[in-house]
Amino acid sequence: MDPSRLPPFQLGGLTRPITCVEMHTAGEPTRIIWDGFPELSGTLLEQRAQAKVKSDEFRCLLMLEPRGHYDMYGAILRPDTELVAEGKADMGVLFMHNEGFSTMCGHATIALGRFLVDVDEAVFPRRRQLKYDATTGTTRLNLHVPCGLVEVIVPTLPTGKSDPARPVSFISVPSFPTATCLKIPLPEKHRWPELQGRTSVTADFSYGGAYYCLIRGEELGFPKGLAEIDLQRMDHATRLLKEVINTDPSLKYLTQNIETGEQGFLYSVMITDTGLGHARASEGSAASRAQKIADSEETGLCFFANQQIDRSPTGGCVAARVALAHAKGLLPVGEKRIYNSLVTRAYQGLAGFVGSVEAELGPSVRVKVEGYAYYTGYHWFVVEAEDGLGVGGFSLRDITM
Ligand SMILES: O=C(O)[C@H]1NCC[C@@H]1O
Repeated sequence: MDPSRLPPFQLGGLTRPITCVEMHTAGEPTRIIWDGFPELSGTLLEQRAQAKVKSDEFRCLLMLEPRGHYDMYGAILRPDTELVAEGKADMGVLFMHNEGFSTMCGHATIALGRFLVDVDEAVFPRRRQLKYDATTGTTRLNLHVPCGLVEVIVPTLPTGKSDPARPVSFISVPSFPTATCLKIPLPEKHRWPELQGRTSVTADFSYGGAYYCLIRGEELGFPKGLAEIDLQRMDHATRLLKEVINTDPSLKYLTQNIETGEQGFLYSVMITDTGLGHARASEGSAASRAQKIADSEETGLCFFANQQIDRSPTGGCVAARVALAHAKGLLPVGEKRIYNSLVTRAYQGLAGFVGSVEAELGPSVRVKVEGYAYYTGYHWFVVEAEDGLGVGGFSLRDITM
């Protein structure tokens, strides 16, 4: 790709086009930004803080309309971070969505695994240092993400290119539940009609690089669970529940790291359903390959950030759910479980993510998450000087008159 071959746009607020590769993981987009994002410096978390303060309009430009949409997701390559300098990581990355910059993203990690194996040193300075293991047909790399270090294992062909026919896997940061079967009292203005007068709900809480609330649809007041979807009402209920958890000071411990004590925030409410049975899988597809290696299967609907809906089974939440199931004695080491999203259940060729405990570390575990990602295209984004929207974007849902 050579941006100099672009037509001579006047670039308005941009000094040069922003170049991106587009991928999807189980239907969830990752817009990988490899060039044109404003300069960021320092440690990865300092770069994240700078991006929030100084470059948020670029996030809006790339995530929101007219170049993105409410549920777009992005990853900004950061080849210079402290862990890359120390030789512990091969590449750094920042994740972004409709509201800000997140701490972890599993579906984007799976996509990045393929992408980083496929590009050359111009994009990925340490590409040549990666070792191809001919016995397993894989390449390993360490990715520095805001929540820590994740190891990514990428199926690789003898040509050196990633193999789309086998799943990418990653090993999560230490993951752990922070509460199980906890009764959450709901203040009156935070109750929704489907509760039918109930004043509390019971949920689990777990960390997998970001903090998740895991709750059954029935508990939220939807008697058929995820067998009957009402996105609007489920959005309303999960939004209110999330607000309670993020604002009640007595619940702060639910989003506190049990190892470091660092205070976090609730990223998402995931509605779970263990009663839908196996998803239908077309013969020979990624979905049927996943079913051959897994022992059980469940489904989830993830609302995250500003109520974005994840099309994928949410890799970070799979780490959180495996840690939770393991702590409850429901997923022993050696067992694999398929985690479906609504999309992987609906499209028989798409596989859910397969999760299993990789290592026990005391109260936390490292989780292996496997999934498939595919390329969808490329973009060079520009902003014309005359464009009244300028550098930035909008979200139709949030327009108020
Ligand atoms: O797979 C994941 O972990 C992410 N997908 C979108 C929301 C989460 O960050």
